[in-house]
Amino acid sequence: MFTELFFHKTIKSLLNHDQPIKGQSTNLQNMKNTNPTQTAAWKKLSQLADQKKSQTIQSLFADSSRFDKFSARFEDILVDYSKNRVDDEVLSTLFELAKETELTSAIEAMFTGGHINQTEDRAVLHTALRNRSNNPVEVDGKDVMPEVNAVLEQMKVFADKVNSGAWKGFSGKPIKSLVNIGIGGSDLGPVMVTEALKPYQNEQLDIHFVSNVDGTHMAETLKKVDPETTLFFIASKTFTTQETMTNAHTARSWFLDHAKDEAAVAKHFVALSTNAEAVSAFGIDTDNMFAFWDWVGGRYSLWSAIGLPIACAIGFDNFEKLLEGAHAVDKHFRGTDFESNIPVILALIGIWNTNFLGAASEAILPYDQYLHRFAAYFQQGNMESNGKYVSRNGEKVDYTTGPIIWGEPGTNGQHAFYQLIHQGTHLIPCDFIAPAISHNPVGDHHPKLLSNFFAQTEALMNGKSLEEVKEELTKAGKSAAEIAKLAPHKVFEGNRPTNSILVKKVDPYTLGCLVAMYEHKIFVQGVIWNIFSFDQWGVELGKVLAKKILPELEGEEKVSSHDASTNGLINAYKAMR
Ligand SMILES: O=P(O)(O)OC[C@H]1O[C@@](O)(CO)[C@@H](O)[C@@H]1O
Repeated sequence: MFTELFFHKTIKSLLNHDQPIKGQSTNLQNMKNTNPTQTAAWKKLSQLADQKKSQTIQSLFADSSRFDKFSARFEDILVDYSKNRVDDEVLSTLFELAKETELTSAIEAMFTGGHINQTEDRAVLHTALRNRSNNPVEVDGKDVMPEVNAVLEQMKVFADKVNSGAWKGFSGKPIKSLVNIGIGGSDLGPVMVTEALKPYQNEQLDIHFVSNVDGTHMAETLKKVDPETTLFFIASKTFTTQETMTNAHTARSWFLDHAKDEAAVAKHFVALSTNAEAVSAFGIDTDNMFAFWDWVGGRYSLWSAIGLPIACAIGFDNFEKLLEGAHAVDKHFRGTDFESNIPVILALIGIWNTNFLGAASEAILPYDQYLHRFAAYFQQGNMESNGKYVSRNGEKVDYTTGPIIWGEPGTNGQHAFYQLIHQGTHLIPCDFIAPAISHNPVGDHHPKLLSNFFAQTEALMNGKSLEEVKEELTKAGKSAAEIAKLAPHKVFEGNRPTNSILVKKVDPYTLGCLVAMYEHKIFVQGVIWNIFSFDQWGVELGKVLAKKILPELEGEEKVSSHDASTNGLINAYKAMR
C-alpha cells in the first residue's frame, strides 16, 4: 500500500492539482498489484454481463435523458458514449472497479515521476513534455522542467530557421525537403501529426518519412529530394535500431556522394535521441542533437524532440498548441472525478467490451482523411503498451488484456470491412471520430461525409429487423419465395457498440487533446489489467533471431541450424536469388 504521506499528498494535490507537488519516486514495490478478477466490482460485472445478455442498446434509449447522461464535453470536443451496452448499474460498477484498483494513486504516481515502468526502472513522464503550467516535476529528486524547456527552446530556434528558410544547406540554398528517418514511436507520431495537420504545413516544405529497412522505402524517397535542399532527421531514442541506423547510413552515403565534403553533414543531418554517444559516433555534431530522456517512452514521444519534424513542418507555434491541447487533457484526467473523466470513461467501457462482452479488437474510424494514420498510430500506442500476458506480479494473467487496434478513415472503411462490423460474428466496438468543420468545404462533400458518420452508429445500434426486411421486400414486389430466400441475409442484428467523438475542427490544439485522451485511456486500462504498459520486451526476440540469421544469408552454402521450415525458407531464398 502507499505510505500515509503519499496519500495525504495525493489527496491534497487532487484538490489543487495545479499546485506543484514534490515528485514522489514512490515506493512502487508496494503498489497495489490487484488481480482485477479478484475485486468485488469485477465479480459483480461478471454477474451483470450475464443478467443483461438480452438487454439492447436501443432499449436503453427509453430513458429520454440517456444521450445527455452518457455523453461528455471537453471544450470543443463532444464524446458520445451512449451507444454502448452499458446502463447506470454497469457504469457505476465500472467506476467501482477503477476505485478498487486504486486508479487515483496510479495516476498520481505517473504524474509525479514514480518509476511505474518497473521492469526498466523508469518514470513515465510524457506529460512533463507538455507541462505548460511549468510546475516542477521531479524525477528522482530533480525537477525535469528546466531541461524540457531548454530542449523546447532549442527546437523553436531550429524550427523557426527551417520554417523561415534561414537554415541553409551546404550550397547556400534554403531547406525545401524534410526527411525523417525513424521507426515505431520515432516515426508513427510525426507521420500521424503532420498528416493530420497538413492544412497548417508550410507549403514551401515537403516532408517525407522513411521507416522500413526495405531499401525501397529509402530509394523511393531519395528520388524525390535534392541533397542540396534536404534536411534529414535521424530519429531514434536508442540510436541503435537496425532499421533506422541502416537507413541513416544510406542517406548519409547518398548525401556525401553529392556533397563530397564531410563538413556538409552538419547542415543536413540532425539527431533526435537520448544517446549522445551514439549520435556522435554516427558523425552528427551533438550541437545538432535534440535530446530527450529515458522517461519518455518511444510510443509517447511525439511531444519530445521526436516532434521536431512536426515543428519544422507546421511551425513551432502550432507545435506548442498541440502541447497545450494535450496538457489541457492531462489536467482534466488528473483532476476530474471518474464519473466525468473522459479517458477513464473510455477506458472502462473498453474493459466492459473486452472482458465482459468478449470483444477482441477495437476499430478507430476517423471520418477525416487527414486523420488517415490515426488508427495506425494507436496500433503501436495501444498494442505495444497493453499487449501483455504477464501481470505486474510476474504471473500469467487469466483474463484478456489489450485489444487489437485497427481502422481506416470513413467513408472508405464502409466499402471495405463494414460488412463484417455490421453482420459478422465478431463484436467490434468502434470509435467514430469526425470534425464538424472541414478544412476543405468543397461542394456538399462534408455534409455527405457527416451524414455517413451519423448513419453508421445509428445502423450499428438499431440494425434492421426481419419484419422490417420483409416489409421492404414486399414493397419491392418480391414473391414470398424470394422473400423467404433473401430476408435472413438482409437482417441486421444491431446492438453493436460505438463511441462517437465529434470535434469542432481538427486543429493542433484539438489533435493534442484527442491524442492525450487515448494515451490516458490506455494507461487506465493497463492499471486495471495490472500489467506494465510502458515496456515492450515482446519486440526483442524477433530482433535477436534476425541478427543471428543475417550472416547466414551470405554465401551459397545451405543452412541447417534452424527448424526444417526456417532452414527450408532460407535455403529456398538462397536458391532463388
Ligand atoms: O526510437 P528507437 O529507439 O529507434 O525505437 C524505435 C521503436 O522500436 C521499438 O520497437 C522498441 O524497440 C518501439 O518501442 C520504438 O518506438
